[in-house]
Amino acid sequence: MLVDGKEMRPIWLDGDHRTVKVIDQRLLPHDVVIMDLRTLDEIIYAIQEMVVRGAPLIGATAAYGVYLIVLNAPDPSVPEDYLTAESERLKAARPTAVNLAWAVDRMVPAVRTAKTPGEKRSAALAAADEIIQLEADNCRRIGEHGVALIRELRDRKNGGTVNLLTHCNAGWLACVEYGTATAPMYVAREQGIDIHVWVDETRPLNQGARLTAWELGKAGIPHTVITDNAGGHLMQHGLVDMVITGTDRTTYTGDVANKIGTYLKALAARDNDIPFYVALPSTTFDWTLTDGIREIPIEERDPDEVRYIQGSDGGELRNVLVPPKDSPAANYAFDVTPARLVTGFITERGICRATAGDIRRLFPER
Ligand SMILES: CSC[C@H]1O[C@H](OP(=O)(O)O)[C@H](O)[C@@H]1O
Repeated sequence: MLVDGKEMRPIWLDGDHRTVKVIDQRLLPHDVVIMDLRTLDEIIYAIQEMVVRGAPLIGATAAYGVYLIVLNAPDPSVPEDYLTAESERLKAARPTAVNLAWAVDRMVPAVRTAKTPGEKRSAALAAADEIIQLEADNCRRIGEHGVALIRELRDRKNGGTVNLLTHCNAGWLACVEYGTATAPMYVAREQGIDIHVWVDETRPLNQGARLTAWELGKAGIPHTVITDNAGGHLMQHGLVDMVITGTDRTTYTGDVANKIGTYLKALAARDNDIPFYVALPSTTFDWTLTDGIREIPIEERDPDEVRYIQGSDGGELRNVLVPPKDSPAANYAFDVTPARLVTGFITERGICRATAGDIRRLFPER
């Protein structure tokens, strides 16, 4: 995506074909720092510490992780037990985003079937590049399909500005290009449709205030950062026309795991008859689960992410303690919105209702 006139992606492979370069998203929006990843351990670190985050980007990073497993294998023939052990270690980096396992499970067979060490390296690199391009293409298509919803709202408002609300960051920083929830916003901007975006700050790590606000600002899209608890009030006062979020894992029955707080937004949207859409590539559907609330693993992260907050005083990035130093904290990173609260899904193949039947209409091969 264009940032200050420069094409940027959150991840790319250096020309040396040995170094994976990523934007360290922990430091945005105040610093743009690129981190070099050359080993599987560094890839796992980047995923666990949220240097990179967002389901499609986690998948893309994991794809390059398998490539580095092959590149750095002590035995260039990449023995099966080594490949299995290392790829399982990678899959365990974070539990909720299904793209992680999807990407690893797509990469490993490509390595297995290649014969010589050179062929294994080439097959892994080709498969990783394919995954990255697939995610970029999927997100563009999500935008092209989703913009119709925004255009419809614009027409209903006789050309007035469409007010959207989003939670967390499901932007290009969470993917490769365009993002998922933001893809229809970027395409609307390209098509000259006036939008404004309410951006939930998204505690505790403020992906909205830090990342979505940075993305939209760089794209020249009007937006307002709000507290996580302001959305219901805005909806009650007719200031939200549609909610669009991303997801980390969605069951084929339509239950949506997404950043903590999404469920509460969906409840408020339903109570105010406001459309609540979830944008996702098919790589984020979990085709094996039917009951999201009971079956989707919810990551619990370090309570210090709740107790401390990071910001800039115009100079250095600092972490400051908020509650009393001896107050315990709980840090559930995701929640699950049941399908009954989801108006529909925006996918790379089009828009569908949040039912198994309508999802399968778009993905009959599943
Ligand atoms: C397009 S996936 C974005 C998704 O990922 C975020 O979680 P995290 O920042 O912890 O990786 C959040 O749930 C976003 O909606």
